[in-house]
Amino acid sequence: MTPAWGTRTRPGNFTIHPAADPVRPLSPARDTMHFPGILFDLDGTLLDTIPDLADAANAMRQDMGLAPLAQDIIATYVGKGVEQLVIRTLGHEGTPASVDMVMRGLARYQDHYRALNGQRSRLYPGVLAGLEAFREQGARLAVVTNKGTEFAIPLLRQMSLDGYFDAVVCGDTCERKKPDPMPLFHACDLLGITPAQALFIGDSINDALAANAAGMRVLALPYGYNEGHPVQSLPVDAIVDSIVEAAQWAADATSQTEHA
Ligand SMILES: O=C(O)COP(=O)(O)O
Ligand SMILES: [Mg+2]
Repeated sequence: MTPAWGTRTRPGNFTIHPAADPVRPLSPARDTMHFPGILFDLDGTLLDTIPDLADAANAMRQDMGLAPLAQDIIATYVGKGVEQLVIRTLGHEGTPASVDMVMRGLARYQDHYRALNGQRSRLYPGVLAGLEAFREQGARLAVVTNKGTEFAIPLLRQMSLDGYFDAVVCGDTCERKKPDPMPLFHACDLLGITPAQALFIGDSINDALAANAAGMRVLALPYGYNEGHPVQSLPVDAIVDSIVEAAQWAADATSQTEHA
């Protein structure tokens, strides 16, 4: 598959165009703490989407003759994209689903999520104020999500978030998803920055591993999903309580570097 980029050409208008080779700096300048670009995870970071994800997953299970699962259980299956969500949800009872079941489940899940996407999803507290604060710092902002383009773009619009972002890289934009660093490199290229100039803000191990592999600073939020594990175990630069606090962390880090 040819790598593709998702980029916004003007507010609310996203286009996909062919990618150049991702930038891969060999020795990122980790001592430079100025962030002209901020990359955000979506599910569990900007938006609490688990009610809709769980409703769609349970509707799929019902279609396939399986009992519904608690939302908290389904939250532990979120993070590595839709295919993994379906495989994990269908395999909950301990027997891995067959390829045929996964294919049927994927189609059913996507039909249900198309109808449910955004219905019960909510912005986390501090998201809008935090995005405004980052913009006041002069940063360009991007979303890097494992959610598919078909679902991520309308959701950003519905939640009135699309106007904040100069680029949106989704789970099907590149050949590989997080925890691979490829979508992060793509987002940096769209923003016109190097990975060492970016700060990644996410909620899960997939974000932490992708950012570390890309040579980026990374912050974790404790309120997301992280596949059921506490964020305290994540390899990140700091854990912050909100996007507002993340903006403050970035401002403090920049001013400390400037005065060092
Ligand atoms: O789609 C997923 O599995 C998770 O999406 P995210 O990368 O925005 O957290
Ligand atoms: Mg997430």
